Amino acid sequence: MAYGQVVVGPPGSGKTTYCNGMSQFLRLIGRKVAVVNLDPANDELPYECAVNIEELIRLEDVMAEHSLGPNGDHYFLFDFPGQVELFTLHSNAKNVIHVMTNKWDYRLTAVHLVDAHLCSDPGKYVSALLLSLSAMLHLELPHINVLSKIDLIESYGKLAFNLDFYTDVQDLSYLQNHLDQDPRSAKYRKLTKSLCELIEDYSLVSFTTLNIQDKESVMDIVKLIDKSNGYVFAGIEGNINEFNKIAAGPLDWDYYRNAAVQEKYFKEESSNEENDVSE
Ligand SMILES: Nc1nc2c(ncn2[C@@H]2O[C@H](COP(=O)(O)OP(=O)(O)OP(=O)(O)O)[C@@H](O)[C@H]2O)c(=O)[nH]1
Repeated sequence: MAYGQVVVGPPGSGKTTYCNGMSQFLRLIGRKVAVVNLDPANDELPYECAVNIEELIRLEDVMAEHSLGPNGDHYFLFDFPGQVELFTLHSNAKNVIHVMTNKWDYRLTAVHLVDAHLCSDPGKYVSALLLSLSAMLHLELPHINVLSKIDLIESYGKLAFNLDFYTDVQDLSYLQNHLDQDPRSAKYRKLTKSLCELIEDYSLVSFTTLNIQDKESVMDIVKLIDKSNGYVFAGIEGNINEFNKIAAGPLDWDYYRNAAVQEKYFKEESSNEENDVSE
């Protein structure tokens, strides 16, 4: 049995940087990591690949050559290309994942990265929600949606709501009200309303946040992923103290984690009091 992550997300959302940062972090805590580059366009890789699709003729040949077969004990990070249809529509990638999970007994979590700056535009945020929902429904894996580059969240403008509004996806009617004030989106009002209702009806999408350069932020994601794919229950090759600290370690309540992230990366300490949806 092997564990790992399927790292997906639109172009530029930070997948390769994530795989590089995550592999370094996991090696530091004693895991034997193999990164699999599935993006043929990744010509300059910051990480050392165990398997690179550029050199790949048949996946099985490479797996055999590098002793990365189903019985290997590596922790896998699959760096996907950014074409969203691969993880929201097409069956090819899903079939490969299906073989890994059902035939090879891999325990994988999909980590879907979305650039955090999309939150600064309500229309783009709705698109990010839809994309996340489609990926969840399509891949059928334990799934974690991540607002990546959280350190840059306000780089394209101030956010209308506090961070927990965007991470928890609790009540999108506030977003619709906000969209209604924008004349550009007025003609899509009904469509946007229906899309928001659809997302709320599924009640599946929420986000966690990540700054890949911040090791506490990476550690929080590792804890979530370890719980989602069952690594937390597995025999572990690293040292037991690290295991207790990382895999089995408690997570702060979302409320406190969001508040800490907001305090760190939002320009003002308590932004947008007039729009605070918790009031
Ligand atoms: N500030 C900041 N920048 C980041 C972070 N993660 C990624 N980046 C930057 O975002 C840009 C895109 O990152 P990539 O890792 O190339 O994104 P990708 O999803 O692999 O891109 P494609 O291969 O085109 O699909 C790079 O310039 C990274 O340095 C982060 O957490 N914070």
